[in-house]
Parts: sequence; structure tokens; C-alpha cells
Amino acid sequence: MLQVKNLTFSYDKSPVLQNLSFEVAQGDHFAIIGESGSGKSTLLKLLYGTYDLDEGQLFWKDQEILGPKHNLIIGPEYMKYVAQEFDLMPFTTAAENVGEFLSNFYPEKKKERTQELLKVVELEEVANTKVKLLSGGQKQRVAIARAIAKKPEILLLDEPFSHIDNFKKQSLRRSLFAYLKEKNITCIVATHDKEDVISFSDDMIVIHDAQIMAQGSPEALYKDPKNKLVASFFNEFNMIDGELVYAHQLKVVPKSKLKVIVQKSYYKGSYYLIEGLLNDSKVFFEHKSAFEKGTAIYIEKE
Ligand SMILES: Nc1ncnc2c1ncn2[C@@H]1O[C@H](COP(=O)(O)OP(=O)(O)OP(=O)(O)O)[C@@H](O)[C@H]1O
Repeated sequence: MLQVKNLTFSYDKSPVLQNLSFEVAQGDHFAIIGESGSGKSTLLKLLYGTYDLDEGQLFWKDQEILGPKHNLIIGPEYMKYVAQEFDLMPFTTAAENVGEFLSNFYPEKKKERTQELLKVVELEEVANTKVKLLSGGQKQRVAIARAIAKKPEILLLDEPFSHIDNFKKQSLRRSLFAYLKEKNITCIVATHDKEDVISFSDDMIVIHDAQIMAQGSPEALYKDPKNKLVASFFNEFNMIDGELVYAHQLKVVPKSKLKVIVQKSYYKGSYYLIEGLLNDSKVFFEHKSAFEKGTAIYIEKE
């Protein structure tokens, strides 16, 4: 179990994070979300022991995670951290980068393990390409494979798929998170992308104003987002009569008390997102087809 107890941290005067407490069970996948600059990366760095806390304590099992005042080497050996800027060896191949920390004592085993890791991050085809020739997304995947090579107990991922194209992202997410679950590796991910969280995290926190604004499973927070910031992470939403309603929860009906004048229809593939005016306020809802600008329609909550 990872325990964060009353963590407070500031780079200079005002705290970036104030009095945060939470726990992550071993093997769980935990997500940290929040607006840009809210302190997600800072929190990951603190979990890794990069800085000393102003106040509070961090524990993995019974062991305290301590900062540079107490350690010559940053980062406990049971933990790996994949930062937004990855630290690779550019003049060696993807396979050599991944295998760098594996023992040379059993060359066959090392080869097998490197192959397995390259498969998890779907990079088998560039195994023998020098890292400097790889794309940003391929480098990001090499960095992830390198981090899991020696099966850490905890893996910290900062925006892990930010450089990876949409074609690859979906299958890579499934492959990586399934592998981590299978190996019981605790994973903490800081992200802007709901797709990294919604199907994969057991628990999540939302950081706002240096504090935890919400915590729960993605499903619990999605169904009952409590406030606009949490809802906006998941989907387009509206405030109707003081109630928070996602765009997909509104449907078009023959008559209701919610009359909307359509402004624009955005093609979204399997549906259209319709932007309309409801009593002069913007409203968004989903519909299977587009509407002409100016059409008057009625909507209601499902
Ligand atoms: N090394 C540093 N020295 C001083 N201030 C810093 C440092 N690193 C980050 N900050 C500040 O701390 C705050 C939190 O930054 P952090 O990078 O943790 O946010 P974030 O939520 O990860 O942002 P993003 O989503 O944009 O990556 C920001 O106001 C940032 O300017």
C-alpha cells in the first residue's frame, strides 16, 4: 500500500500541493487528474522522492519514501518513473535501451524478456533501430518498456501516451495496463486524457487549488461528478436548472419545456454534437443527425 499523509509542498512561497492524503492499494491503478499547472507532475515527482516535502510523509508498505536530504540517489529501487521528457540512450537500439538494466548473465533469458517487453509496447518491428531515429511516440514507448523491464513494484507515468498517435493509443493502453495488472504492478498515472483513466483506473483524484477536490472510481465520479471541473474531464456537459447534465443525457422530443434554437452541428462519427441556445444560454446535446441552423426543437433529460 502507498500512503500519502498530509503532504504539503511548495517550490517557493505558496504551496503547489497542500495537505493531500490518499492511499493506493498494491496492484491498483490510480489516476491523478487536474488542469494544467495543478500539480500533477509535481505530485508524481514527490512520490518518487525527487524533492523534500514541506510537511507530511510518504510510505510504501512500511518504508518511508524520503527526499534528497536523506538520499544520495533519487528514486527507490522498487519504483520507476517515466517523466514527460524521457531519458534514453539515443545511439543504441530500442532493444538495447529496453534491456539495459537486465542481467547479462543469461543472454537467452535477456533476449526473451526484451522481446516480451517490446511486444507489450508494440515495438517489435523497430527493435533493432537506433533510438535517435525513432519518432516521439516510439521513444515514449521505449521509455515505458525500459521502466517496466525489471518489474518495479510501483510505476509512475506522466502523460504516458501524449506522443502516441490515435491509431496506436487504444491498443497500447489495453496492452500496457493489462500487463501491469497481470504482474501486480501498482501504477500511478498523471494525465489529461480521460481515455487513460476511465477503463483502466481503480481510483482517481482530481487536484484543484492545491487540494484533492474529488476522489473515487472513474465510474462513481462520472455518474456523480459533483462539480463542473470533474464533469468536464469526462464529457461535454450543461447546467440546466442548477443540475449538471452531460450532452449525451439529453434527447430530442416532440415537445417539452426546454426549447432550443440550433446554432451548429458538429460531426462526431457515430453522432452529431448539437450546439443550441436555450433561453439565450449555450446548450450541447447529442443527436444521430445534424440540424439546420435556426431550427427550433425540444429536448429533455433521458
Ligand atoms: N521546478 C519548478 N520550480 C518552480 N515552480 C515549478 C517547478 N515545476 C513546476 N512548477 C510550478 O508548479 C505548478 C504545478 O506544476 P506541475 O508541472 O506539477 O503541474 P501539472 O498539473 O503537471 O501541469 P501539466 O498538466 O501542464 O503538465 C505550476 O504552477 C508550475 O509552474
